[in-house]
Amino acid sequence: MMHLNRQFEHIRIKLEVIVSATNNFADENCIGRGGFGNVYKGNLFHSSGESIVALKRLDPRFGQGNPEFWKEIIILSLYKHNNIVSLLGFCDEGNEKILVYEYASKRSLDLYLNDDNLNWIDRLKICIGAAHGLAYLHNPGGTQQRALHRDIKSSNILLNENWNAKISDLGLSKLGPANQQYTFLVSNTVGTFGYCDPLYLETGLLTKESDVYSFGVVLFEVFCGRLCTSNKNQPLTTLVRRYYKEKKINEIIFRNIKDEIKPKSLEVFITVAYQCLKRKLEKRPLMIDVVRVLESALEYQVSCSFSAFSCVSLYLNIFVRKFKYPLFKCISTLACHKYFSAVQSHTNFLSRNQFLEEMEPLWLESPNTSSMMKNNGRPDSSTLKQYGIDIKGEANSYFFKIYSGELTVDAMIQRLAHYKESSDKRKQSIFECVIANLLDQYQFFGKYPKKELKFAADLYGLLIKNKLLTSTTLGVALRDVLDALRKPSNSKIYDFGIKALEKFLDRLVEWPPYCQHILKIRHLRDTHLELVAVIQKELDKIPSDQLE
Ligand SMILES: Nc1ncnc2c1ncn2[C@@H]1O[C@H](COP(=O)(O)OP(=O)(O)OP(=O)(O)O)[C@@H](O)[C@H]1O
Repeated sequence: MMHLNRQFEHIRIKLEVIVSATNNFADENCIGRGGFGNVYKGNLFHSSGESIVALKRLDPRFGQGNPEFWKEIIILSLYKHNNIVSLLGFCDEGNEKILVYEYASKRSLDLYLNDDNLNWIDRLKICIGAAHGLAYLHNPGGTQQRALHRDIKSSNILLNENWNAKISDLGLSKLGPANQQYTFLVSNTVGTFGYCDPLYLETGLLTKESDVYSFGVVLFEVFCGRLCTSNKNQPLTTLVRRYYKEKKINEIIFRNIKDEIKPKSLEVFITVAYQCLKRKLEKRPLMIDVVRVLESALEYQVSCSFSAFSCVSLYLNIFVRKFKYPLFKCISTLACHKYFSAVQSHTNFLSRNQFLEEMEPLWLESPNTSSMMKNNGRPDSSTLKQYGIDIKGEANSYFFKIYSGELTVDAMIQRLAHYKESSDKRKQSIFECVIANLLDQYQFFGKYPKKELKFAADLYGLLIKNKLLTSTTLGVALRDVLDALRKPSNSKIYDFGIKALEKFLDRLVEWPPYCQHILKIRHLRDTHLELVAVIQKELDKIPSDQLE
């Protein structure tokens, strides 16, 4: 264990920090209990601020110990993906073994299966997210070995604020055997009732198809709105098989989604979910195929009722004619691409290229903006014009993903940091295009919906915080934030300014005159006295001869 301790020293967290984060493991902080022990919510203070985290405290009475603890750390440091929960650190001090994870604010999927507010589209998105995570584990690329998940079940699918699904509990089980086909770490105690591959129970051989089986059970839980274990006399899989064979599957759809599911979406979903439950391993689909089919179920749900024409006109009407802000034009165009590809498989209405050609002017035109020089250094539509349609498409797809909850702002920032430093010219162009697009949008923020504006504020703030802007674009971004803060305190744009500013408070010390300008904004004192105090504190650190 000594060498493991050394290898993971960089993510070790002191017990005293954890005790203070969880209020000494207070009952109010306890949010769940699983096979490892209690799970706590905590507020962890670290060098770059504070984060809300989830902490699992090993309780040896639950049957797990050192090997499982280290296995979880090793696996989670190897497998990193947007749909796999991140391990932030661990504590191994005295008798305490604690794992610290990113906090999934909506907790786990099992809590929402029969939630009336979770509609079919949200349910599909959750399934798609989890399927992506599992597909990655089965085929992580590079030199990494495939990993099996010992225990796919809805309580191991966590949900963040945007309902993005994250698979958890990869290693918290006993070490298991490896077979000839795959080298992996699995449990020899698998078999959570209801989810377990029957073939595993017969043969003792655990394969990635066993994961696929368990995932199929989760898909039916989502579809039927109940846990597979909720009725011991009637296991969900038995029920599903019977109704499927009798062609009566409609009768077991969760009541609140019954009316909204489009027949084609239902058909593809049920087909793939049922294939996952096939007895023969070779008849079960690969996770990558499950992802593809679930995505098409989503596309059918959102697009099937539109013809290509009505789809285009609907989006253009909503986003272009009504709101008139260019990024949304791009996004709407992108959305049209997506919807169009689903529609196209049914009609030969317009070829994809014809469609793109027709949309091209929308990507490029931005009637309200002028040239970069006239625009005080702000990149604008003419800057954007220099990028090819594929660069713009990819740049805009990130906004689309953020707004649709597929990508977190933090993940986007990480990607941008990577693109900025990349020697690949294409990646650099995408980076520049994203920044140009975002800054170009400031003039339209007043028209942004609340959620999208919050994302934009986070992006602004984190780009500044993480030093991802050049001197010109940094100047523009700082000016925008200041300008927003000067707006009336009940305006949306003021909120934008506050949210962005909160992200880069620790850099303010670099710009004393900027702080002074902010402190001159009177209404800031009325609404955010604590921010004013922080900024004043930063200013106080600067020797007076360096101030204006
Ligand atoms: N990172 C997290 N963020 C938010 N909530 C979490 C997190 N991890 C776990 N939880 C909550 O704590 C509960 C217990 O989690 P845990 O993973 O320990 O057990 P489990 O998955 O329910 O059972 P088992 O350990 O037997 O697989 C979860 O169901 C979930 O609601």
